[in-house]
Parts: sequence; structure tokens; C-alpha cells
Amino acid sequence: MNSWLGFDASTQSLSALLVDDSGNILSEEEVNFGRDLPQYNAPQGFIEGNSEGEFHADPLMWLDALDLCLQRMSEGGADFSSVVGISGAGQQHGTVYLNEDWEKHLSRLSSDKNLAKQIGPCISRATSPIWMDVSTGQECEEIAEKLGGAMEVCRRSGSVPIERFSGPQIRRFAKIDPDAYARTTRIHLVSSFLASVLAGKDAPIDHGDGSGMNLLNLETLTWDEELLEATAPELANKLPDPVLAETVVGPLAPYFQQKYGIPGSAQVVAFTGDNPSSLVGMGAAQPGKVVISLGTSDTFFAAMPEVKTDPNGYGHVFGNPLGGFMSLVCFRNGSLAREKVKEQLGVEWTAFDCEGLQNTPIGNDGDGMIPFFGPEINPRVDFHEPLLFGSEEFQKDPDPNKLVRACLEGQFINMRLQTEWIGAKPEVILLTGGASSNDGIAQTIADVMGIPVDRLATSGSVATGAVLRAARPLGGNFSAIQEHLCSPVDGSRRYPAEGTLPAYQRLAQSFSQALAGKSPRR
Ligand SMILES: Nc1ncnc2c1ncn2[C@@H]1O[C@H](COP(=O)(O)OP(=O)(O)O)[C@@H](O)[C@H]1O
Ligand SMILES: O=C(CO)[C@@H](O)[C@H](O)COP(=O)(O)O
Repeated sequence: MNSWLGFDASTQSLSALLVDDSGNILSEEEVNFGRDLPQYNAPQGFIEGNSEGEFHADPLMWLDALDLCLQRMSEGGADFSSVVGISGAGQQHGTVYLNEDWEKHLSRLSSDKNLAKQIGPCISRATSPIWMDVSTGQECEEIAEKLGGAMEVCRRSGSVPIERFSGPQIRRFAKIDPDAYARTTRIHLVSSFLASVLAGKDAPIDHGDGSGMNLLNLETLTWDEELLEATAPELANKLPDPVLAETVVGPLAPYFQQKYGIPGSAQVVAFTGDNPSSLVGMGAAQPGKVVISLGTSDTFFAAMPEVKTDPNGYGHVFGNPLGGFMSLVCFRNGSLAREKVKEQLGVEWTAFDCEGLQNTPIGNDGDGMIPFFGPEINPRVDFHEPLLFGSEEFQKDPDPNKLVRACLEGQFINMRLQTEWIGAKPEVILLTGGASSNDGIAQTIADVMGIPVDRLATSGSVATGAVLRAARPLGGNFSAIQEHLCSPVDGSRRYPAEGTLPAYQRLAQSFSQALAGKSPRR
């Protein structure tokens, strides 16, 4: 039976999933960047730069992770012999800068050496800015000014100029290191970079991930000439073509056949962003369903019946890999903020579980937190530590149990407020990402949103989406795989507790008041 290989290269890990045409999982593997590749000094997948707001990662780390992941699968006995299609997804917005040797080296990958060694000489910017980077406020203003305003950029690209988006990041690189920018002949996203390596040839950028760049015109689905012009010189020549997510890039590079025994006839399908891939992997690519992903970032996304942009300029419109568009709202203080609370209190994740949360009432007696441990992007405010509000006692000497609840309730009240513009009224919200397995977090989302939440059978919705996207254009059994992997786990649904509305209305009001005192980042 044919099988399909899907990759997920997100912030903290690279994982792979091998699935047959009936949806049975044949093999799965994960490489955690911090744990498995400590030589990159990136315990959580990123490194802080020297300038304020800079967050980067070493692109060679992603290549080492790809090699290690396949090596582990192969050593673990994974049977790659029936692989027909391969696809994947990358954390969104991150950019990889390559010099003129890139295509030559790609076409000659030798199985005697590892990928990082062979691609290393082609890298023209040692580290890649990733989605956490907020260092491009100035560049966003410059791009907006050249286009006649931020809302014009939004009208064209689906988002106002956004600090983490690739266009402003490329502009900053062209300004701070014009020589290295001039030596750069190709700029890839994390997704298209990895697709290129697997295919051994320069791969295109799909519309899903391409719309996270402030460069793609959503009406024409081509690079927007004015946006290119406003961003950096000669940019059109440095970008791969934007294509439909179902585009077949070409057969797998011989490197992977020789080294890991994956058939050379296997076709690589264009990679996309991790969130668009997750939309497919959650079975939510048709309008009507809403997904909350609790990865490193928290994201809220849904397929869009018609294009609608955020009047406040915080949310985004991306291409839906199965056609049409999706809305997405991203929160920078997601899992890392929850981890900070956990570390500071010296507790385990059980403190965030239903049992831990039983020590405090819904609404926390009005004691709350703006749970931002670093700059937030939704809303766009500068924070270095969270802000407590409510009773004097809580602000001065907070009870640890209350802090846990205040963090979670604050995160999801903020999410509720920031996603109102989408107008989604789903019957159930689908949860995915590392923190979604935590019942207390799932229950808090159900309570705050007032909507039941479900988890699916597969934990890795990004890689599942990649498997489905590989299967679809290559004649795979999309519906069988989807039915098998994208159904809710029996008994995992959490229902909102009765009568929570007034407590959360009051808390949302206090949250907004406390936040109103903080000025926006730009
Ligand atoms: N039991 C748990 N409760 C809450 N959060 C968890 C739990 N297990 C893992 N996490 C969170 O999941 C995060 C990783 O999620 P993941 O989806 O793998 O991230 P990414 O895809 O961005 O690399 C970690 O940062 C961790 O904080
Ligand atoms: O910036 C965004 C979306 O716009 C992030 O969601 C990144 O795509 C990283 O994803 P995770 O690693 O947190 O899943």
C-alpha cells in the first residue's frame, strides 16, 4: 500500500510522520532542537540576537534535525519502501538567505557528508530571523509610508506590515548588511528551504506560507510589485515563485534514497506554513470549524468563507492550502509564558490541570493577569513582565494557585477579545499543539470561550496536514487518511462550566482596563 511522509519543522522541534493510504501510522519521530542538538545553544529552538527584539535560529540546525530525524526513523525500522509522496511545513515567517552556490550544491548533495556541511557554504546570513523577532518596527513604518499607509499594505497582502513577517525582516537585513544582502541570490521561508533540500532543487513558496511575508498580493496571488519595491532592492529576483500548495516540486533528491532508503521516485509536494498545514491536519480546511493551536505560540485560526481583514490590524489572512483563505491570529506569549509561571512557582504541569485549578474559582475572584513576559503581538504592546490586577492582596503577595489561573484566564480572555473580528461562532473548538493535552488548559478555554473543545486522535496536526497534502495531488486516499487521523478522541471533549459568563465578562472588562494603561509598541 502507498505511504506518505509528512514533516513539521516548528519552533522547538522537527518531527516526521509516515502514514499508509488507510491512515495507519507506520512510524513517527521527533527531534527536539534543545535536547537533541545542544551544540546550537538554542534550548527552545531560538537564540536572542544582540539588538533589542532580535530572535533568530541557525538554519543548519534545521538541516541537522532533518538528517537526525530520518536516521532515527530508519534505525527504528521504518519501512520507507512504499513512500510515494512527501510534504511538510515550517514555522511561519522565518527566512533563510542563500548565495549563488545554492542551486549548484543542492543538485550535488552527496550521501557521504551530512546536509549541514554541504549547504553550510551557501548560507549568506548566518542566522535566520524567526517569527518571534520584533526588531523591525522602523521597517514596518517605512514600508507602510511608501505604500500610502498600513491599511493599503493590508488590503494587498492580508496584513498590515508586521514585525515578524518576512518582508520587513528582509528590509532590515538589506539595511544593516547591504553587502551580504547583495551576495544573497535566493531568500527562502523555512518551509520552502526544507522542500528545496528534499527535492535537491530550488522549490517554490506556497500561497499559505507566502501570505505571511507582506509581499504576496492576495488578489493576484503573485508577488506585489509595489510591496517588493518598498521592501528591498532587486527583491523580485531573489524570491522563488509563489504557487498553489498542491504543486509537485519534483522527485526526492538521490541523497535521501542513498542514505535512508526512501524511493527516488517519491515526489516532493510544496511545503507550507505550520498553521496552514495544521488547518488541513485538523480536518478544518472547510469553513465552519475553528482551531486553537497551543504550540510555542498560541494561534487561533479558521478557514474563511470570504476574505475579511482585521480592522485593528493585528490579525492576518493567509492562503488555505486546500483553496481559498484562512484567518489567523497569533499570540507570542503562548507556551513560553505558561512555562515561565510554572518555573517561577516551581510547580509541574499538573498545577495547570483540572485538579490544580480546582483550588481556585472560575474568574479568580476578579484577580487577573496580563500574562505577557515579553513583547506581545496581539495586541502590539511592550512588556517585560506580567501585570497583575484585582485585589491589593493579590497584587502584593499573590497566592500561587491564583497565579496559575490568572495566567490561563488572562491568555484566553485576550484571545477572545482579539479574535472577535473574525465573527466565528463554531459549535466546537478544535485544540492542537503541545499544551492541548493538558485538560485544565482545555477546560479554561472552554470556560472562557463558552464553547466545548475537542482534541483529535493525532497529536501532530501539522505533520498530519503534511501527509494529507502530499497524498492529495498524488492520488492518495485523502478521505480515508482524514477519517482515520482527524476524528476527535472519544471522551476528550471538555464542556464550558455553567454560569461562567458574568465572571468572565467582569474579568474581560478589568483586563481591558489594565491593558489600556499600556501604550502600543508603535
Ligand atoms: N502537559 C503540558 N501542559 C502544558 N503545556 C505543555 C504540556 N506539555 C507540553 N507543553 C507545552 O508545549 C510546548 C511545545 O508545543 P509544540 O506544539 O511541540 O511546539 P512547537 O510546535 O512550537 O515546536 C512546550 O513549550 C510546552 O510548554
Ligand atoms: O508566527 C506564527 C504565526 O503567524 C507562529 O505561529 C509560527 O508559525 C510558529 O508556530 P509554532 O512553532 O508556535 O507552532
